[in-house]
Amino acid sequence: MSDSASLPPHHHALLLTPREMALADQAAIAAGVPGARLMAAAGKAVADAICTRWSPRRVTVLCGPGNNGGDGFVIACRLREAGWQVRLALLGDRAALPPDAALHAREWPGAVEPLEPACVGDAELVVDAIFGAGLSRPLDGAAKATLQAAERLGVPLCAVDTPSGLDGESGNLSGYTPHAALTVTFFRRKPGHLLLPGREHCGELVVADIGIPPEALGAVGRQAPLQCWANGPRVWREAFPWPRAQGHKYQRGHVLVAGGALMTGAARLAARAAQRVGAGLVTVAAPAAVWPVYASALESIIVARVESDADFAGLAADPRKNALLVGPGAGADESTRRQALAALAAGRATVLDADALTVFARDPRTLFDAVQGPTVLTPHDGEFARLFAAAGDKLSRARKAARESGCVLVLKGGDTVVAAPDGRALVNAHAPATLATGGTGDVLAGMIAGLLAQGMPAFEAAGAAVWLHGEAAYAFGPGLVADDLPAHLPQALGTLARWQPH
Ligand SMILES: NC(=O)C1=CN([C@@H]2O[C@H](COP(=O)(O)OP(=O)(O)OC[C@H]3O[C@@H](n4cnc5c(N)ncnc54)[C@H](OP(=O)(O)O)[C@@H]3O)[C@@H](O)[C@H]2O)[C@@H](O)CC1
Ligand SMILES: [K+]
Repeated sequence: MSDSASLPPHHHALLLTPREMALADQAAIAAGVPGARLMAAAGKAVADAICTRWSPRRVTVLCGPGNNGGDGFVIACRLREAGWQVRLALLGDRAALPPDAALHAREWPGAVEPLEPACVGDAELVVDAIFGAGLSRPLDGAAKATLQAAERLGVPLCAVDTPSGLDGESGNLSGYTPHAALTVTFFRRKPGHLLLPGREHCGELVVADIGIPPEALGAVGRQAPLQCWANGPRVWREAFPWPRAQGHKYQRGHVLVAGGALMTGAARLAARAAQRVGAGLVTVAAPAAVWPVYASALESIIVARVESDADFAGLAADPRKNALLVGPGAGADESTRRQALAALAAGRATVLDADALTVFARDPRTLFDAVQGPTVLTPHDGEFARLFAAAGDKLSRARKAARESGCVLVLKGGDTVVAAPDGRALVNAHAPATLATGGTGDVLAGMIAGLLAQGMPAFEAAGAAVWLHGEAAYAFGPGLVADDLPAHLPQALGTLARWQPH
């Protein structure tokens, strides 16, 4: 397992489903790293993470019937050695533990109590090692009652791999799931650590190296395509279109934004965002009646006067305008539909947002059939449901919709998912809650268009825009309104320019 050429792309940022993680474990074991050693390293990593955050105190370690419980036995041993006062409780029969867990259970010198609410007693910290990757049904019975008792105590809870009840693949909760203060997972994160509601139950997330060689991912990749990543610069920074010394404004692309007749603020926000993210030129197509509104507010942006949808189609047909955006403030009417179809017919990079999606609610096939060039759709959940029947968790819904539409899907929310028709996906956790305010979607759409105009491929452009959007919001801090985002993009771009993999 020394062939680094077989490593999947951006492997540090990969998110592994529980099944893929089990394959990685197996590959490591097949390469000569015994499972019991991985478990010893996993338990030690959790104990170390606990010891760096809390001083020795009364702790109850809750162990489940599988290998997550095996980690719990190791944690209990390490904390006891470090001078902690440790109680340990086990769900099920000690004799039924799987081999690696049974081996570590034999090293535990203390009592093994039955797992029930009384065992958390007067603990000052609780370790949840009940279920991890092997969760196969909703939590109930003693496991649920005991975790509820632990949460009622109000003391910090440290989750091993995942808080019990959290589905590592989808981020969904099953039965009952406690809120951890700290979650220590191993080797790589899982989608469920970043997707909501799961992310909110993990608390601080630590990824520990337990000795699985990265090359194990090569073996996993031969059985399952590894193409889901945490969104961040690791994945797309090589494709980021930094301005070049010999460049001029025409090489930095030209975005055309369809301006609405009533909600003029949305297209203005989008246009400013496209400009700030680096597009060389931005034109707003402004309906004649409101042309002065646009023209007086956008000094360095071209404001073209359009009398009709045909005028807009004429602008869209100009090949110098290499990225087109329809939707922000557009209105859910026939005119928006015609403009969206005119943009798609031009065959260039196109972003459709908001009303430009809603207008295809009755016949989404018309939209999908019209797609020619790289196209990005940016629905929130409500707009998504109008276009797609895809069911299931957020990640699989976005992937199915991307495949069905032939577009890059940006399914927005606190855990925005970007999905490409070929199955690649990004899960974004880099977004403060302050972004949930009017107009931020318009800014995002403009940023994607601005990056597309500079030649960035659609999937990478969408991921970069989503990350920079979050970064600009973090840079501004509390009290954010959408107008603040374009103004804070320079700071976000500066952070990206200095960004180093760690
Ligand atoms: N493999 C390795 O080398 C390494 C693995 N590591 C660790 O192993 C963990 C994965 O271990 P795992 O696969 O044994 O699964 P785990 O989460 O312990 O649960 C399985 C057990 O729970 C049971 N069960 C499930 N749901 C239930 C429910 N709702 N209510 C009741 N019972 C339920 C299930 O029963 P079954 O479904 O079989 O009937 C089975 O008995 C992983 O998260 C990491 O912590 C690390 O040590 C690194 C090395
Ligand atoms: K757990």
